[in-house]
Amino acid sequence: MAGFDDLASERSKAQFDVEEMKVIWAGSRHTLEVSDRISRLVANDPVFRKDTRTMLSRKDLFKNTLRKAAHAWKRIIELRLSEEEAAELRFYVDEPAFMDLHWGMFIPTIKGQGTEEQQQKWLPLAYKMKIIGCYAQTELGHGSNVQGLETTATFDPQTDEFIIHSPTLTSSKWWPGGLGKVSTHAVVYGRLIIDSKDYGVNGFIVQLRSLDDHLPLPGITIGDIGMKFGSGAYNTMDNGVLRFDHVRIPRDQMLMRVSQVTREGKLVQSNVPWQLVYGTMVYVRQKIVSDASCALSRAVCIATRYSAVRRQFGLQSNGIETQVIDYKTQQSRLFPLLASAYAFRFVGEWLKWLYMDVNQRLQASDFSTLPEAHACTAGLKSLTTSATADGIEECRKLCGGHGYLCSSGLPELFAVYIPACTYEGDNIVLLLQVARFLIKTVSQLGSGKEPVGTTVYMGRVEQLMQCHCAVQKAEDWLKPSVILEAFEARSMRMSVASAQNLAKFDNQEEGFLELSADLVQAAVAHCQLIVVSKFIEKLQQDIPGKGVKGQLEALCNIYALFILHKHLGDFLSTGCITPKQASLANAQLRSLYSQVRPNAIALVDAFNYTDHYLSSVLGRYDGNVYPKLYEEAWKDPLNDSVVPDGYQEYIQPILKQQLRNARL
Ligand SMILES: CCCCC/C=C\C/C=C/C/C=C\C/C=C\C/C=C\CC/C=C/C(=O)SCCNC(=O)CCNC(=O)[C@H](O)C(C)(C)COP(=O)(O)OP(=O)(O)OC[C@H]1O[C@@H](n2cnc3c(N)ncnc32)[C@H](O)[C@@H]1OP(=O)(O)O
Ligand SMILES: Cc1cc2nc3c(=O)[nH]c(=O)nc-3n(C[C@H](O)[C@H](O)[C@H](O)COP(=O)(O)OP(=O)(O)OC[C@H]3O[C@@H](n4cnc5c(N)ncnc54)[C@H](O)[C@@H]3O)c2cc1C
Repeated sequence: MAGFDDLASERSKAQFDVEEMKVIWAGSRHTLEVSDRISRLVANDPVFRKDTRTMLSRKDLFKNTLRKAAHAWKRIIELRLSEEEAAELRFYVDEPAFMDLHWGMFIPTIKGQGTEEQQQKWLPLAYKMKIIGCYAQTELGHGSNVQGLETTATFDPQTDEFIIHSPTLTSSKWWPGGLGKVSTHAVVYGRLIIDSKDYGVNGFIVQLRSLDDHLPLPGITIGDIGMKFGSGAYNTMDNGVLRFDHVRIPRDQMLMRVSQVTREGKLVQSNVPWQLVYGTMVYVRQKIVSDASCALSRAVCIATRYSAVRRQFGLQSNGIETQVIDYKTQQSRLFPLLASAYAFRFVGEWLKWLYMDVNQRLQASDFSTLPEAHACTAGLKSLTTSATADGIEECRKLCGGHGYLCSSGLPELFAVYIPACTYEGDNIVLLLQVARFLIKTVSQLGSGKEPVGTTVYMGRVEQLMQCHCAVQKAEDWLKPSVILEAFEARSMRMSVASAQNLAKFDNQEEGFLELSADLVQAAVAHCQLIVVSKFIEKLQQDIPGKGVKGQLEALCNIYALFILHKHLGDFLSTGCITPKQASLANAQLRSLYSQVRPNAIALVDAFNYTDHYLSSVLGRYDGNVYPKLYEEAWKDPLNDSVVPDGYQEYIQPILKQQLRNARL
């Protein structure tokens, strides 16, 4: 039967060791074992079913999420799951919920911005979930502009308390996940006011609801901000609104690692940079990059399997039509996304390392790498989430009409994913942060301050401003050194050009605003260089398993040459390559697609996703698409009755009217 046979035959064609590739994708044999075990545990638990999600009303959907979260917590305790196993469980439950903000932002904020004593007081309560917290930063009037927040925290020396207040409508907290209906506590960001002086934004731990009856405490107004894009999707989350009317909290509930307020009302700065108040965002942006590879690989897995099952046109001698995956246009849209999923996986792995390194340095009072960590997390968060959101939509189109059905899994994946382009920093705003970092780096060239980390290449500015790409034949594009040089030269030249244009302005801030569209492109070029170079570095590691390294090399080259093709204007206009070399790159790209084609199904099998996680009829492991699509359609509540509700009120009268008209 079509589907079963197609995918089995595809799997038999694979030219590499899929089990070893699973280890590479997971990161280690241990991680693969944990992820495999937990994904099956979730898939086999009826409480974690997902199939009715898009049909539920908001209230039922939300209650169902609460049920799943409580059940997840129960299983974590019963099975004594480690932190790693619990995080995997959350991942495979696959439903945004208040727990994400509690574990993903509230706890990390206390760890990163609280003093030792504050951590000792609050963390045990949070770890045992005796309190549930969220991250209340964004307001109705300001999200990107954190320094523009209006909530106030005024020190009252009489009572040794802070008075938390929402002075305007626009100061209402707006968006925090988990806030609307669940959280008992929040880290609230507000302006620290002492003796009428404004000391800027800081974090404060505020209790919101009673631990007895869950009612908001006096002076606090809370609710949910309403339905969001799509059915199901992010509507499992209670993004909330919060207002304070002179709510008092003890002084020791200001997070005081960065600066302290004494009993006398004196502000004392510690030796850590004030930017650490933004530390949780660096942590979460790093997580979001890893999540991008998961979301993109999931969509790509669905589209690739379905493309091998789906046949249209091109009747062959054996009477069978062509698999759509064999069309070159399908390959040129699908395989770069497959390559991007792997690329984002590896850059995510590297970013996790970078974050851990920065954290260790911070503990030892070395703050030197914080600006680079901020630029990398901001830039890569922006690059990977934008590409993933676009990629999921492309996968939907790659699945033709059936991709638009909720049972394909793609509409809900798209709807749940796209806010990643906005939360944790709007993607353009974040790229502008990278641009500022690049301009600063360029301006310091030649000053004796050597560029570090991902900007080391800028130290070779003279060479990179003049070099000529050495490619003479298509295969030359397979050399990592050739690709790296082209990407470095493009990024260098775009940053230098931006800096030179900026220098023409008397007022740098005005110039920055005027040139911001170009600056964003320079930032994108730098971030793409990071992704390419981290993929190449990955390939320099010991990679066991028959054929595994060869497949990864092909994917790395596809990613790089696809980006080169997509941004050809940059590469040509900066003179990094010639039009002839561009057309050789394109020829090489086509040949790489042919190389990947027989391995495509095995390359998505290596993600090791269960059918439960994929929740897609089109992406089923067994390829049994058509019977299951047919079966799925009959489950729709609209098919509960043959004649629909409303027939007598609305359809019959029309038909009767038409009959009467016809008789006239
Ligand atoms: C049942 C299961 C139980 C187990 C469960 C286990 C696990 C579950 C969970 C895990 C989940 C983990 C993670 C979650 C994953 C996904 C996320 C899910 C949901 C997302 C929820 C979303 C939350 C949010 O959106 S929170 C709000 C985020 N808001 C923003 O991002 C605002 C964006 N704006 C800014 O960041 C800044 O204001 C700015 C635009 C970067 C800067 O503005 P500007 O005014 O220009 O500058 P200043 O503020 O004056 O700063 C200038 C100065 O500071 C430097 N800078 C800026 N930012 C940072 C930074 N973050 N770090 C370091 N330095 C920074 C900047 O470079 C400049 O420096 P300079 O002066 O030296 O040049
Ligand atoms: C699903 C979801 C969950 C969220 N969860 C939380 C949470 O748990 N806690 C929390 O505190 N917040 C949360 N947020 C809020 C989120 O962090 C902000 O929405 C985000 O930071 C963007 O800010 P904004 O809404 O103010 O966008 P704006 O800054 O108003 O953006 C609007 C437009 O203006 C552009 N723009 C803004 N500034 C500039 C500039 N300087 N230069 C050029 N263009 C600019 C942007 O590119 C964008 O196109 C969440 C948001 C969403 C969607």
